[in-house]
Amino acid sequence: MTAPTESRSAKRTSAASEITTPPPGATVPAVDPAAGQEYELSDEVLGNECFGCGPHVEHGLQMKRIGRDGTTAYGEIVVKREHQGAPGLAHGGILATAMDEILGTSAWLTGGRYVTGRLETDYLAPVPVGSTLYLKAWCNGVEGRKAYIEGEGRIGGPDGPVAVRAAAIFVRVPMEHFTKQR
Ligand SMILES: CCCCCCCCCCCCCCCC(=O)SCCNC(=O)CCNC(=O)[C@H](O)C(C)(C)COP(=O)(O)OP(=O)(O)OC[C@H]1O[C@@H](n2cnc3c(N)ncnc32)[C@H](O)[C@@H]1OP(=O)(O)O
Repeated sequence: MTAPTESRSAKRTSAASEITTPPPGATVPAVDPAAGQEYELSDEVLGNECFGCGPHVEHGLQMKRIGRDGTTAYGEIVVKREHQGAPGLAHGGILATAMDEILGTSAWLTGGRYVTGRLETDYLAPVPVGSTLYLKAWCNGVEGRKAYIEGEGRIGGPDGPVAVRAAAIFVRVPMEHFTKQR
């Protein structure tokens, strides 16, 4: 019998695939000044019905945006019973949603309105119901309409073990994107 070896995904230090890694020409932007101001008013910018961050959406994630440093965004969610997959543990789709929300925040801080084009997620440790997931996302580059964003969620504290990692391409869209389907 061969000794168990560390899984390939556990050895990876980034969730980014070839697709979500920025091309060589991509530039890392400074925070857009208007977006920086809007960040403080995010409930008003977004309305408050978002499953990810609406503060009054009963079974939503109610992600709190707790700060930013340039286009790096920080947030937190508390995993509730309604977010379970296996008994007592967060559902993977819920964790992906939390990552989508914090990565999207970083994309928006670069300026403009963005939607998720592709989201890749690595799950490294189970996240118990009742725990706080400490979220962080940063921009690796923007090329044309595409923002390449990466992030992680930690448990036990902002410097605790990484439980989930994600990488994404967000695509910049005009305002009509959000109104034309209604
Ligand atoms: C202001 C500050 C306030 C701060 C405080 C508020 C914070 C606020 C935070 C909000 C946080 C929200 C976080 C949740 C965000 C959602 O959940 S958004 C909802 C889920 N996503 C969607 O519904 C998107 C649905 N898809 C679409 O609408 C369209 O496919 C898209 C993505 C707009 C692209 O269509 P399109 O406009 O026709 O553009 P297209 O030419 O196809 O693609 C443009 C480029 O993107 C690339 N691309 C498109 N899709 C993909 C893909 N899947 N994979 C790879 N590349 C792709 C294309 O290859 C193309 O690349 P280039 O040719 O330019 O090199």
